[in-house]
Amino acid sequence: MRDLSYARDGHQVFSGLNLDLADHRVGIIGRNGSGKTQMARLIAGLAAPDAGAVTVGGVEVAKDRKAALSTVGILFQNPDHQIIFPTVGEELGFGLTSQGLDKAAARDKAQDILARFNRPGWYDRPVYALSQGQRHLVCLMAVLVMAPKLIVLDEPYSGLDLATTVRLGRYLDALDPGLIHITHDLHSIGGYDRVIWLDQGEVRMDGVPGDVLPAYEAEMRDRGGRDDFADL
Ligand SMILES: Nc1ncnc2c1ncn2[C@@H]1O[C@H](COP(=O)(O)OP(=O)(O)OP(=O)(O)O)[C@@H](O)[C@H]1O
Repeated sequence: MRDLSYARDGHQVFSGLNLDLADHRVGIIGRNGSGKTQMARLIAGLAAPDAGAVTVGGVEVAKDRKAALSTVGILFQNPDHQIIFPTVGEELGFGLTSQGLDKAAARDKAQDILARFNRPGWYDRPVYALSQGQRHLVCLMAVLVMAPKLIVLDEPYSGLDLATTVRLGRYLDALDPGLIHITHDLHSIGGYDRVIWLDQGEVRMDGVPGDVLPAYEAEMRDRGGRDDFADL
């Protein structure tokens, strides 16, 4: 992110932010409203900066949407904000056909990824008949099938049962693509290479988890001990 400025409906979220996130696994933490989700949208190219640029693997993601599709994938907190097609197969195939694959090749790739996750029968399954956790898995497969260089995770574990969370965590940790993981669950990023603490659209602290997480937790406990919401 170079000299990144971005406002939403009159609210200035970032002003001249510079941040280089080249490490393999980066956690992003911060209070409600600190700018984490807006940063995720900018990294994925779903929003365009007002000034400056966001570049992932040499692709300016807001400008070159086609290249961005195979460069960066994003997994949202709520799968219902992500899924747009009525069946699993259509959802998995959409990004691939947008990339130029014909329907048969997209279908093969979608079937491959379903097989990899032991869900061979899901291709024609209607999305509405899946549980929240199962829809999460569809979103993850839709991201992975595109083989992106970078995956952005925005609170991927909320609403998932513990076994699914552990399994998804194990799976994500073993992935090749870089990870940028936004979370309020500090444990889930304890083993990451780097943690960024965002505060009102600025980097408050940037370092290894062993330094950043205890400092963040101490401040949050201190703030949480006070009896007002004036700073929210
Ligand atoms: N559509 C919008 N219009 C105006 N302001 C917005 C809009 N969306 C977000 N904001 C503001 O941008 C700031 C950053 O929001 P963002 O959603 O990135 O926070 P966050 O760190 O992801 O919070 P949370 O932990 O609660 O998910 C907040 O102050 C929020 O009020």
